[in-house]
Amino acid sequence: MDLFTSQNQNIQLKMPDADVSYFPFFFEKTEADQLFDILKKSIQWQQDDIKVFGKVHKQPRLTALYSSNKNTYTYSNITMQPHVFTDELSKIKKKVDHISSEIFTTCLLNLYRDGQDSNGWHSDNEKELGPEPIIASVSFGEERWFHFKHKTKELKQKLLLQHGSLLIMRGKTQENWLHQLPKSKKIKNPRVNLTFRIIN
Ligand SMILES: O=C(O)CCC(=O)C(=O)O
Ligand SMILES: [Fe+2]
Repeated sequence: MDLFTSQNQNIQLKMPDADVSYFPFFFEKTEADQLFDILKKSIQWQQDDIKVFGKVHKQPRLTALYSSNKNTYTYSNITMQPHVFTDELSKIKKKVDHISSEIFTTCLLNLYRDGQDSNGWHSDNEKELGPEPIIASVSFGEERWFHFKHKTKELKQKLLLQHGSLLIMRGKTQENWLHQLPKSKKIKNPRVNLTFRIIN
């Protein structure tokens, strides 16, 4: 497979009431390695408190918000103020915009320090994102399982998010499905995830 076809290899997930596509080789290995290193070091990572059933906990991962506008993003009672896109983030955004034919404004980043860090069941359906949110999710570093669960039917799906991959969720995916990134005892290494969103 040459570089072009490999980069654009697109797998459509078999998920009713959803539109999810996966590009396993979106970045080639050397570029993915470089971006992973730079992002771990240069992003202004923060760890927020979240309230679960009235009790305050530290969020089980680090996060950061970057944007081309000044719009904030509120989820789980946290309101994040965006930083200005770095050169690397702008470069990644350009490639994601191109393949998806979208113009993303905002990137919510997650740093999972090891298998003890996670992201619980949710859908990205905040009102800032509009009615059929488009989310483009780029992964670097340790491979982690990503789970989907239908909200009303007995349906599940999972995939391993590889180093340098891209996952795009569109249409009614957030309306009909939840997703999570579970903990894993075996994993000792970090993973960086970038979720591009449109907040106008
Ligand atoms: O880390 C991931 O792959 C998923 C992140 C996610 O679902 C989110 O930030 O909304
Ligand atoms: Fe999400």
